Amino acid sequence: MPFTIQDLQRRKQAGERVAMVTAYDYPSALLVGRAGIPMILVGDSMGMVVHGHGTTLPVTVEDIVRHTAAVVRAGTDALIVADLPFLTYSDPESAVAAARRIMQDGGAHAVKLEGGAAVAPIVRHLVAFGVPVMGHLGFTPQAQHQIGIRAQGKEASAARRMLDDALLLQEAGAFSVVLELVPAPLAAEITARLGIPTIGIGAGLGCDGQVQVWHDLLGLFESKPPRHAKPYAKVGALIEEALRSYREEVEAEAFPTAAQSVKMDEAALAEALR
Ligand SMILES: Nc1nc(=O)c2c([nH]1)NC[C@@H]1CN(c3ccc(C(=O)N[C@@H](CCC(=O)O)C(=O)O)cc3)CN21
Ligand SMILES: CC(C)C(=O)C(=O)O
Ligand SMILES: [Mg+2]
Repeated sequence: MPFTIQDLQRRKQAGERVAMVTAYDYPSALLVGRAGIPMILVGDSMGMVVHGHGTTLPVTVEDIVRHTAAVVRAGTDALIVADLPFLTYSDPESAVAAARRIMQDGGAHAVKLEGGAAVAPIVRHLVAFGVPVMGHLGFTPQAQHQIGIRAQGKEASAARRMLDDALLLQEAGAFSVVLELVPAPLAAEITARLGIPTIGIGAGLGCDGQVQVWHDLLGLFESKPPRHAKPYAKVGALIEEALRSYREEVEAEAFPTAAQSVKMDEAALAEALR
């Protein structure tokens, strides 16, 4: 059964947590589905972890559409949310155009955008036309050159503003809000005051759900993951070891063996070479 926005809402009411993870392609989405994770984020983090950029800023609607379509083809029951890229939702018409491509061409079920009071009218506009919107407060990576890479809401005024922003997003019709790098007690308080579910990343146990980036969760990089991440496996090391074994077997003429080779009748070859 597909996991819906209504199911997410019911989870909050029941006090049941929700796990969300990013995925950017077909095979990873298949695995997410098999693991029973109910929500996938096709994040603009793809710019960093898939395309090798230093920030999320270069990611385009085209990028999100292509990766979302691959994720959708896995046919999971997950609710698929995709990020609206940097500067694609600065006015209502642009936001509609970007959401249209991501939902119609990509097949996403919902979009996510970063910001508070300034984007509330955009959220309201999208929601009015049937686009489910997830908000994103706290550390908003698209604004990293403005705010730095750091936790947000640590001072009283910033904490107050974040709570107000969360309420504004809810009032504008957002179905959920991501809280990134937010002090745990503040994230818990926002979660308690909102009717809609919060999804935390580096925001403590008090959120209604958690989201993690695929590569961080699986230990796909040898370099250390962000502080908010927990590697549940060392997949990067596993892949490196497999690649090393492959190279060594090729160099030692131990691969391929008969099992990976095509046989031919010796007489046929002899005749061909006569
Ligand atoms: N691999 C990866 N994981 C992510 O969670 C992630 C991305 N990439 N790219 C897009 C955004 C950017 N995010 C980031 C990027 C860096 C830090 C970081 O450097 N954090 C500091 C701690 C900052 C603090 O707590 O004040 C760290 O030391 O890890 C955090 C979130 C979250 N998203
Ligand atoms: C870190 C999550 C919330 C995100 O926005 C992304 O992966 O792009
Ligand atoms: Mg993002």
